[in-house]
Amino acid sequence: MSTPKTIVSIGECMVELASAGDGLYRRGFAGDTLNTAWYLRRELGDDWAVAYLTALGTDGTSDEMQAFFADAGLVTDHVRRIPERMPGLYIIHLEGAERSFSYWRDSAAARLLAADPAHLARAFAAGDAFYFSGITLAILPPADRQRLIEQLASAKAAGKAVAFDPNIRPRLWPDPAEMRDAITAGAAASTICLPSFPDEAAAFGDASPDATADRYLGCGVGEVVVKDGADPALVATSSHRERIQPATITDAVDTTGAGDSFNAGYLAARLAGVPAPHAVRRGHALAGEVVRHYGALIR
Ligand SMILES: Nc1ncnc2c1ncn2[C@@H]1O[C@H](COP(=O)(O)OP(=O)(O)O)[C@@H](O)[C@H]1O
Ligand SMILES: O=C(O)C(=O)C[C@H](O)[C@H](O)COP(=O)(O)O
Repeated sequence: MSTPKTIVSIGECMVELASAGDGLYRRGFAGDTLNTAWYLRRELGDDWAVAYLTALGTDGTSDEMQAFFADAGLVTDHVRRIPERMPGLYIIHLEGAERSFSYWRDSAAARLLAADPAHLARAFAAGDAFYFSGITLAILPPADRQRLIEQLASAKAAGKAVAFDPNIRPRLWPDPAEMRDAITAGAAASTICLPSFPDEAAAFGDASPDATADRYLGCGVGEVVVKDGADPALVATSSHRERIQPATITDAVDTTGAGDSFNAGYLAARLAGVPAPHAVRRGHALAGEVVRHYGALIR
């Protein structure tokens, strides 16, 4: 068998506390880019390895988290371990199936994931495709964010796939203008952009999913998929647009990870050469399964 190619997912994994009813919480490990990596590992065949680029501490929880990555089949060569830092934590609050989060992540180790230029350069040299999000950009100090975006832009210039979910979280940014500038710079360094319409409408004032697609195509992204919950996803390139409706789901319990798993279904299909509209159906099918479970990852 030939050596597998590697997709590197870049970002933060946290301790996740998801409701198990009656005031009990189930502890998991999750974070948007980790969720996508986890589902990518499940969806991709043996011709792709999935690596996770992040930073952890040297405490017991960090050890457990790294073991969790390895058990999931992820390559952990690009996990930095930083003494004196620990992973962040979040609690999922549910109102019906809609979720909101409380975070404790301000001093998380992951904020240093791009602080070592040599570590970052090694990961980029080892990768054939990359995945990151607006949360990845939000947690980095500006100089490290710039360093990461430069690496992503070089990968794009070298013809590698670079996929980006803006996953807009206004609370993680000091101000809306910096957020919009960083998201726009992230998109410009990408070949595939996977935004969610309600987030984009709130942050950029887009009047419709078409407006979101136009804005990202205008940044030089070749392929945009605008997700919209139970409404159709819009897949757009400069020459083609199509709306694809997800199946009706009447038993959704927790939408956490819906967008992340959609991205994994979509990207796994695209990396395997499946045309974009059919890849959207793969994304819908996987996300449809995830919203019927509590927490971000189906175990
Ligand atoms: N209520 C729902 N009914 C059916 N599918 C859903 C529902 N909510 C989410 N999905 C699926 O999850 C995908 C991503 O959902 P969305 O809510 O747009 O993402 P995010 O979690 O990033 O906000 C949708 O494109 C769809 O496939
Ligand atoms: O907010 C963060 O920093 C997280 O990573 C928490 C969650 O695991 C993902 O955000 C879920 O993302 P969705 O797929 O949009 O539901």
